[in-house]
Amino acid sequence: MAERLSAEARKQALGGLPGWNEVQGRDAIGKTFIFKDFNEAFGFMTRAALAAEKMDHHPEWRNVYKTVEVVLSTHDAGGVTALDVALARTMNAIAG
Ligand SMILES: C[C@H](O)[C@H](O)[C@H]1CNC2=NC(N)=NC(=O)C2=N1
Repeated sequence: MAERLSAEARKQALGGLPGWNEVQGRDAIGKTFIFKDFNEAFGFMTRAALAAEKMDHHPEWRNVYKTVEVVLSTHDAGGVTALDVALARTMNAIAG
């Protein structure tokens, strides 16, 4: 199983992940993606969902119109692991 990252390692990983921040009050990282319209937002979610399923690592997320709020945490580990960092990087690549 993936291990929780130390606060130090988490900060370092966030340095290479534009737009991603620590979530206040829990061990998780988050990003708010804002697209041109709903079509772009849902297209992103569709591609990200397929990538997440392939990785067997799934996001917590909420969509309102063209905004997608994403929170990543490894539930099995109770915090942020390398799996969250990998999914965050994949989501950034998908969003372009
Ligand atoms: C059995 C299955 O591999 C696990 O439940 C996976 C599925 N997706 C997951 N996604 C996330 N974000 N955290 C997990 O701990 C997790 N566990």
